[in-house]
Order: sequence, then C-alpha cells, then structure tokens
Amino acid sequence: MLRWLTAGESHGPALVAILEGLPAGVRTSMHDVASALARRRLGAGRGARMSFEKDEVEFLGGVRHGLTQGGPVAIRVGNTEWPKWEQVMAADPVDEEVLAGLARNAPLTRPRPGHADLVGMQKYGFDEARPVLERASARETAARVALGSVAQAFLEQAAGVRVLSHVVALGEADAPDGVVPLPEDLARVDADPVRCLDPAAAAAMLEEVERAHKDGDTLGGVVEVLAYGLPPGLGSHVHWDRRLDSRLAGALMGIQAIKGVEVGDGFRTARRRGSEAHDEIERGEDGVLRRRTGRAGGTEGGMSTGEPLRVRAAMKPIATVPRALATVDVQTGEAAKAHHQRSDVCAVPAAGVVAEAMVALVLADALLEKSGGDSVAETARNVRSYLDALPDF
Ligand SMILES: Cc1cc2nc3c(=O)[nH]c(=O)nc-3n(C[C@H](O)[C@H](O)[C@H](O)COP(=O)(O)O)c2cc1C
Ligand SMILES: C=C(O[C@@H]1CC(C(=O)O)=C[C@@H](OP(=O)(O)O)[C@H]1O)C(=O)O
Repeated sequence: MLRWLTAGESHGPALVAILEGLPAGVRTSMHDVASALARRRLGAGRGARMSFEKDEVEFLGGVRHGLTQGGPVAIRVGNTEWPKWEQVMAADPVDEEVLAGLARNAPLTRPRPGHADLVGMQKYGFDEARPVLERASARETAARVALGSVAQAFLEQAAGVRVLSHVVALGEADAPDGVVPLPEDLARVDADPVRCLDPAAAAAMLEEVERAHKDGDTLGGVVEVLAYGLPPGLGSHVHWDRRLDSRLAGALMGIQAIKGVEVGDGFRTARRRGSEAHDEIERGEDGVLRRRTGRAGGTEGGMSTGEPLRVRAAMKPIATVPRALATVDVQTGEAAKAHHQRSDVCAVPAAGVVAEAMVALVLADALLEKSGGDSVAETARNVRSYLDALPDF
C-alpha cells in the first residue's frame, strides 16, 4: 500500500511531503522534482506570487544516489519568501508588541466567500482567518506535485505508464471534442500558456483570462488527465473502496477548488442511449480484444481496461475575486467587503498539473496492489508475468 501525507502552511518556511510504500530502485532526482514543480507555477492567469516566490526542493530521506531505497521518501519544498513571514508564522511565541507592529499580521476578520475562512474559524475556534487560510491554500499542492513526480517515475519505470494532463475548458471557452494529447504531445501542451493543444481554443481561453483580468473577475475551468499504458485489472469490482474510479474521484475531489469529477464521457454519457453510450468490444488485426471507442474513459466495473484512462476535474472560479464579494466583518458584526490581496485570476492550467500528480499517486498505489514488488525490477517482472498469463480469449 502506498501512503502519502503533506504538512506545512502557505507562508511557512516549507512544505513537507512523505511517500511511504514505494519500492526501491525508482530513478528520481531533486532536479526532476523541481522541474515538475516549475510546471505547476506556469499558466496564464497566475498571480504575482508565482513569479517572485521560488520552490526549493530537497530530498530529506528515502533516496540515495538518484534511486529510492524502499523507505519513506521525504521531500521538503522550501519557500524563498519565508524571511518576510518569519515572525507572522513563527512556530514559537513572538512578543505581542512586535506582532502588533507588523502590517502582515493584521487580523483577517472579513472572511472570503468560497474559501475555508468562515467555516474554518467556526470549527477550530479562531477569531480571524489567518490560521485557516494558511493551510487551506493551494500552496499545499506543491507538495502533492513533488510526490506525484516520484509516483510518475515509478509508473513509467515499472510498467511504461505515462500520465499527462491538458485543459479542456476555461471559462466559457471549450476545446473541441477529440483533442486528446499523446505522451509525445506533452511538451507542446506545457508550452501553451493555457495548456491546450487546439490553437483556436487556446486563443479563446487566453482571451477569457485577459477579459476576466480586466473586469476584476476570476475564472474556473475543466482539466483532463490521461494515462497511457495501464495494464487491465487495476482496481476491482468487488468492493466500493477498491474501485479504481472511486479512488480517482476521491483524489481529484481532494484538490482545492475541484467541484466535479467525470470518468470518460461521464455526464454526457448519462444523456445518451445505451446503444451509443458504451465501448463495443472487437478483435483487432493483431488478434487482441479491444474497445472500439473510449467513452468509458478506460475503466469498466471499477477496473482499468487497458485502454487509455481519461478523467476530468471541474475547478470553480478563484474565490478571491478582485471586485471583492460581500461578507460580514466578524469583529464588528457589520456588512463588509471580503479581504483581497493579489491572487490568481485563473489557476486551471496549474490545476491540471496537480490533477496529474493525484492520478499518478492513485495509479501507483493500484499498480503496487496488483503487482507488488519491493524493487522496481520486481514490480516490472510481476507486471510482465501477469500480462503474459492473461487468458487468450
Ligand atoms: C493550483 C491552485 C491555485 C489556486 N490559487 C488560488 C488563488 O490564487 N486565490 C484563490 O482565492 N484561490 C486559489 N485557489 C483555490 C482555493 O485554494 C480554493 O478555492 C479554496 O481552498 C477553497 O476551495 P474548496 O471549497 O474546494 O475547499 C487555487 C487552487 C489551486 C488548485
Ligand atoms: C502560493 C500558491 O498559490 C496560492 C494559492 C492561494 C489559495 O488561496 O489557494 C492563494 C494565493 O496565495 P495568497 O494567499 O498569497 O494570495 C496563491 O498564490 C502556489 O500555488 O504555490
């Protein structure tokens, strides 16, 4: 079983991430993880913070000479902005007078609608939103992308699986149906400011971002994650919590601001007739059974079918709206405008990179459950022997 945990605050010294249960022998490096984190910072609509803050990657355990050792992989993602926050976010008590003189420490008493601010204050007994928003912030997704990078390395090295993502909708602009990038298209996707392969759709998406920015507004959208090369039979039909689709949906819904998940054609399939909803089975010229279409998104009965996996996640518009939303000041009890600092106008391209990481973690867990192995070589042997022994219907 693969387990993962993250810790750390948005303006703390660092995020820390741990991945436990990974076999030995996965090739990875601080450089690889840093490259993965750089992809998450990109994209049209990201705020100023993305340009001046840097992620400092360091492996704290579990990796030696570029290879995992079988123990927990611990990664620190340091935040170069820490010196500015050292007192506001200090772990040890700080003199009250010093804190009172810090503009950055002013109590956040005007909770922002669409954020964890108000309900977090109610639940945890805080009288301002700082302690809530520090952990609720999607800064934490840097830690997940760090872990996802190691999970992706494992999937590729053990089973040749490649995971990638792209943007299929941003605001009201949609990518046309049938734009499904292959692994070799990833560099082109990443080079586009909205991470969309279709040039006309990409231009319309970019225009949406620019218009929202001018209007003092924000945007959401839809990302799609694809996984190529999965063996059939990851996950299981036998129990709800072993279903691959349910595990993927939980992981994607666990990303800040994700409000909907679709496997394959999901909601569109619900409107189709049965005769046009499923993927008919045929024998290919090579004699191997395959699906004619990919409407189900590569799962049936909660298991991977061996066809490309395709899942989507819908992100709500950024909640810190520059034209600030109405709220109530919890200190005065009076109606007020919500707090607003510089923030992203749109983070959909970045959310795709985060979704990729979450899918990679779930797939790595499911692959280990199916094939086991204490080293990558052993997992790879087990995958091959399972594939070789598949019944030849
Ligand atoms: C990559 C990424 C970047 C985000 N950046 C911002 C941001 O700059 N400003 C903001 O208000 N929300 C941002 N969000 C969304 C908030 O984190 C999210 O709306 C908030 O945590 C509440 O979401 P929830 O209701 O799903 O928990 C971002 C989300 C992601 C995934
Ligand atoms: C720092 C990151 O994203 C942050 C996520 C975020 C939020 O509310 O989720 C709000 C913004 O930060 P701030 O609270 O300073 O306005 C983003 O910049 C990051 O992705 O690394």
